[in-house]
Amino acid sequence: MSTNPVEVNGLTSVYGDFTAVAGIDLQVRQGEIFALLGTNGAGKTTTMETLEGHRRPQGGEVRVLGLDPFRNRRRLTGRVSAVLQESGFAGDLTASETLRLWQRLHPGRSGPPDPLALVDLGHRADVRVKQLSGGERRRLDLALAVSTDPELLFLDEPTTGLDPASRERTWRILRDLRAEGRTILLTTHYLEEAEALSDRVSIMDRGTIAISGTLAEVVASHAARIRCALPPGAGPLPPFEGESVLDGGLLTVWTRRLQQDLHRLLAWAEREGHELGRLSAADASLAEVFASVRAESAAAELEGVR
Ligand SMILES: Nc1ncnc2c1ncn2[C@@H]1O[C@H](COP(=O)(O)OP(=O)(O)OP(=O)(O)O)[C@@H](O)[C@H]1O
Repeated sequence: MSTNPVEVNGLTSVYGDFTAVAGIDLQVRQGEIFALLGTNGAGKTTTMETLEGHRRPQGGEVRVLGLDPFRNRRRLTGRVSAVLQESGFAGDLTASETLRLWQRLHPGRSGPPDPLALVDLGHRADVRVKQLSGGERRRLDLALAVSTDPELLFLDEPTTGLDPASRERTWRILRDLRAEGRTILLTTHYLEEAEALSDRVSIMDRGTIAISGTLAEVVASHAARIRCALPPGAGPLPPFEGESVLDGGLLTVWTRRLQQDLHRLLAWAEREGHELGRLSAADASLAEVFASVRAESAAAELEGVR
């Protein structure tokens, strides 16, 4: 058996006769931040709920810290912390009272000495929960999660609704938690969050995993793009490895050999004495990969393939 904190093999989850998760594999490695991305209704929440031990899988095998989370929820409590989108703590308690209550509910597990300070809430310890801002409440959730010294954290859209400064602050806290050796699996709809934080990502679509890997691997699965404006009357183009389209004087080359095709273009322009306008060359972005997963999904749905 592998020692990955999260091991999912062939997970299938159904609601009645609807298959929400259709036999996915997922491995989250020790000490990494892993982002589970996906289109709406892709099956992310169902997968997370299964990993958190709230749902019994209908097929496949799920191991969290080596245990079946459905059968061993109590044994995993504290070692695994989940931060959901809605925490539902009593608004009249202060942040520190909430933390003490939480720690009483998890006896025998003590984490960092000052979890509130860890999430930059030390100065708000005596403020009632209902008086905290949305961002501060989400950070309180994180403080509670960390207070049991978890090896593994499940975070459901940890920065949804936060302003850019709060988001950056949460990212810094999550990076610090990773630096301490904790493992984090998060879902997010923000692709820039996945790009900024995660070591590896999976993009889910309609119950399956469309693509998985490090960010570099995922973007490398799609063609890079070269774009430039050509001067009027420019002669025949050089042969590119990738596909080129010339539209109204704007050249686009989609290529998996970016360096080679860029060199060909520049050498050709030099030879012909052309000045290239608005030249850009870049790998695919995660947003482009995601858009293409969504486009393929929409096309498949139109054809009724599932
Ligand atoms: N209790 C339920 N009964 C029936 N179908 C459900 C139930 N919960 C979820 N589903 C369906 O299962 C599929 C997967 O839902 P899930 O919530 O896991 O997706 P998701 O990727 O988290 O979506 P989102 O990004 O929109 O939150 C969706 O088609 C959803 O409508």
